[in-house]
Amino acid sequence: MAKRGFGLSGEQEKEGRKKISKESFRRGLKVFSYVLPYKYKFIAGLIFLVFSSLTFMAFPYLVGELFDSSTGNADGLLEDINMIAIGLFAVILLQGIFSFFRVYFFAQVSENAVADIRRDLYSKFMQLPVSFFEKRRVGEVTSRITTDVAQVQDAMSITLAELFRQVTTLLVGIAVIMWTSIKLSLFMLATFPVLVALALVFGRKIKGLSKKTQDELANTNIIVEETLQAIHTVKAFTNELFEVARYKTTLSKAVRTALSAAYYRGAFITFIIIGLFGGIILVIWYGATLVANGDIEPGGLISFVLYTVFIGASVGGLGELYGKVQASLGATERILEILQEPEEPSAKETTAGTRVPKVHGDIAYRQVAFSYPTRPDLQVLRDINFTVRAGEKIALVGPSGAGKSTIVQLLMRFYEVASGSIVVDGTDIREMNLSTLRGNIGIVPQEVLLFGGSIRENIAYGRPDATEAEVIEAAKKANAYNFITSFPEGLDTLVGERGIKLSGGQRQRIAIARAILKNPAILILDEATSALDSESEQLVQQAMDELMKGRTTIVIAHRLATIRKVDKILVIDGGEIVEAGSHDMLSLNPEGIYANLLKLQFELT
Ligand SMILES: Nc1ncnc2c1ncn2[C@@H]1O[C@H](COP(=O)(O)OP(=O)(O)OP(=O)(O)O)[C@@H](O)[C@H]1O
Repeated sequence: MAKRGFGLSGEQEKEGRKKISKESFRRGLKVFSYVLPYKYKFIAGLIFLVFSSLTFMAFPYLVGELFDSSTGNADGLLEDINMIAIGLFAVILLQGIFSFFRVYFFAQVSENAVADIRRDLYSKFMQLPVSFFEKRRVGEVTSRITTDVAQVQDAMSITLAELFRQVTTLLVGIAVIMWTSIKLSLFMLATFPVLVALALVFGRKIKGLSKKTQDELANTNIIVEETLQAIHTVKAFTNELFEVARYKTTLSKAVRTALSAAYYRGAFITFIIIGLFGGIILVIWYGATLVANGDIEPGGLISFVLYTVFIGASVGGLGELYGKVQASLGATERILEILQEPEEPSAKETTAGTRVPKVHGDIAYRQVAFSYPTRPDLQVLRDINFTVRAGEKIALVGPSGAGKSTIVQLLMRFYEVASGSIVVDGTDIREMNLSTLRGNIGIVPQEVLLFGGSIRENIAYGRPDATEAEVIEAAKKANAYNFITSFPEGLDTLVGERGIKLSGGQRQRIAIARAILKNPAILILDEATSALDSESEQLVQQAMDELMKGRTTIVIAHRLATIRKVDKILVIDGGEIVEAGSHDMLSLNPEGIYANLLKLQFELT
C-alpha cells in the first residue's frame, strides 16, 4: 500500500493570536468547563490569591511607617520601630504562606484539568477519520496536544493569578497613593504610566526583532542540516562552494538582523535608564517639594515611591499579560475546534479486546468511484466492479499509482466511496458497524511498523487478550518463532525505536503473526516492493500461505511470481479494471497489460 504521511498540508498552521473580542472570550471560557470538576480547589486557590495579593500591598505602607517612626514622625498605631519591623516580617511570612497554597491549589486544578483536556484530545485523535489527518501536517496536529494545551495550562495557573495580582496592585496601589496625596498622585499618573507604556511598545519591537533573528538563524541551520544529510548529493554535483556561498548569504542576513536588534536593545536600555528612572526622579523631586511644604510625611513619600514602582510594574505586566491572554484564547479555540470535529461513525465501539461478530467474507464492489477528500478534482477510481466469494483469493496488479491501495482502503472504510457501493456478506459496508467491519479484516502492510515494546506485545496487538500459548502458536505459524527464540530475551525482546532493529522479512513475519492471532475472515496482503533475500522471502511466503488458508484474500502484488495461484487477477490501470482473469488466461493475451508486465519482470530477473 502506498505510504502516505500527513504531507499534504491543508491550511497553514495558525499560531497567531486571537483578537480579544467578547465572542472569542466567551468561547475561550468554554475550556473552563474542564475546571468545573475541581471547582473547590479552584476557589481555594482564588482565596489564597486574594490574600497574597493584598498582603503584598501592605508592604510599601509598612516600610513608609517604619521610616516615619525612625525619624520621629510616627503617628497613630504604628509607632514602635520594632513592632513595625515585626509587622513587615509577618506580612512577608503570610505572603509566602499564601503564595504556597495559591500555587499548590492552582497546580492541582490546572494539572488535572489539562490532563483531562489532553485525554479528550487524544481520544478524539484516535476516533477521527483518516481524512482529517491527511488535511493537516502531523506537527500541526501534535502541537494541539502539546503547545496549545500547555498554553491553556499557563492561562489557568500563572496568567490568571498574574492578571488578578496586577489588577489588584493597580487598583489598591492607586487608591492608597491617592489617599496619601492627590496632588502627587495626579502628577505621577500623568507621567509614569505613559513612560511604562512607551517602554512596553519598545519592548515589543525588540521582541519581534529577536524572533526574526532566531528565525533567520534557524534558516542558516536548515542549510547546514540539509547539506550534511545529503552530503553525497552535494559532492556528487560538486556543489560544495555553491553551498558555502548560500550559507554565507543567509548568515550575513542573520547578522544584519541581529545587529539591528542590538541597536534597538541598546536604545531601550538608554530609554529605561533615562526615561523610567528620570520619571521616578521627577516623582521624588515633586514629592520632596511637597514634603518640604509639609503636605506629606517623609515616610508617606517613601511608600508613595514604592507604590509607584509597583504600579509601573503592574502596568508593564498587564501589557505582557494581554499578549498571553490573546495567545491562550487562540490556543483554546484551536483545541475546541478539534474537540468539535465529527468522529468516524461508531468508532467508539472499536474497543480493544472485545469480540466482534464474524463475517463470512463475501465481497462485492459495485460501480465504485472515488476521489480523495484532499484532491476532490482528481478521480482516482471509476466504475470498479468485481466480486470475491468467501475464501477466494484475488490479486490486484498494475502500475504504481493505478489505485490498488485505494481499492483496499475503501474496503476498510478509511474513506467513503463517492458513488457505488462496497458490499460484504450482502450488506453495504456503510450499513455495517465499523468495528465489525474492521475487526474482520486483517492486513499485512508493505512496510511493517512495530510499536516500541516487546515482540510479545507487538504480536498481541492483533488480539490483546490472547494467551501466551496463542501468541507462541501464531509466531510459529508465521515462521517467526525460530528467530524470536534466537534472541536471548525471546518474546520479551524489545523492538521499535529503543529496541533492536528487525529485518524487513522479520518484521513482516511479526505482522503475519499479528494477523493470524486476529483470525480475520478477510485478509489484505500488501506485498513488499523491495525484494527480501531468497531465504527470508521463502519463509515469508510460507507464512503468508498459511495465513491465507480459508480466508478471503486480496493481494496487492508487485512481484507477479507470487500470485500465480490466486483465483483471479485484476489488472488496474488509471483507476479502472482493465483486465480480469486467471494467470493462465491473462498471460495468453499478448496484447494485454498483464502479459506485458510479466514479460517485463521476466526480463528484469
Ligand atoms: N491519501 C491520498 N490523498 C490524495 N491522493 C492520494 C492518496 N493516496 C493515493 N492518492 C493518489 O491516488 C492515486 C492512486 O494511488 P494508490 O496508492 O491507490 O496507487 P497504487 O496502485 O497502490 O500505487 P503503488 O503501487 O505505488 O502503491 C495516485 O494518483 C495517488 O497519487
